[in-house]
Amino acid sequence: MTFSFTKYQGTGNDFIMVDCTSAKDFELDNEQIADLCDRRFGIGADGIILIFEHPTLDFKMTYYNSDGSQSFCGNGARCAVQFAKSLGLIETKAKFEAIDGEHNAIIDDELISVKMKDVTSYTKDDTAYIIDTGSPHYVKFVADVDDEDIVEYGKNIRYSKKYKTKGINVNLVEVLADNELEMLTYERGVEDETYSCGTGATAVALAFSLVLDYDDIDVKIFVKGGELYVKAERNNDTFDNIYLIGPAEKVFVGEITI
Ligand SMILES: N[C@@H](CCC[C@H](N)C(=O)O)C(=O)O
Repeated sequence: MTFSFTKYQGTGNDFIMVDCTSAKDFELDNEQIADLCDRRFGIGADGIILIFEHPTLDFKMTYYNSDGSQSFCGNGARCAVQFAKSLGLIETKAKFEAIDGEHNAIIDDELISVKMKDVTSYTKDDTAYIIDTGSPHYVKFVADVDDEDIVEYGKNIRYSKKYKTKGINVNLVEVLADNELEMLTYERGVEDETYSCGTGATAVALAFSLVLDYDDIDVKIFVKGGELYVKAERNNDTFDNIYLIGPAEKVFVGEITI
């Protein structure tokens, strides 16, 4: 099978995008996904996103991690919105379906803002916060991210007895200022550090509001591949009006045979 693809990146979280609007039966198996995402023998990416037509919304995005597993991807959603614009499916506003439900998004110059699903609960694992923002996240505050080995730390948590079966994404966060954080992420499904994680940044921002006990969330988060912004409202243990904001850029286009 030969098909065209476009490579996108959102703060260094990179994705192979495939326009399936005229190919509703397009499918990839886990082996094909892993091969396409391989950085030496394939195109190279943290994941693959298929864009399909939707009966009532602007489009549907189907996200796969590089191992073929599925979840919601915040940075992938921002890239999908930018890709949908290039396909002529939207102009500056989008409504789309993803694995965790319906999302709205706005393109404002180079920034893409995606409304995330409401978060209605969280738990704690010792001092870490466990928050599902479309994907499950373990959020641990540390004194200095530069002193941490995220791959070793992430693997230990992700493959621990508690999380081994379902998996979890692991985020280490340093507080830089009242509204500035720096974070590292180990992603399940990629099973490595990624340069950015949108659902992770969202979980980190929500956890920070719990630590400092404030309601009006508006934080800038430095990730390895750039800067993300998260805005949200907290009401005790629940969160709504959650927005993940950041850039999403086309890197190159190509054609591949598998
Ligand atoms: N990179 C993503 C998260 C992708 C899903 C995650 N690896 C999982 O399986 O939970 C993001 O930007 O949110």
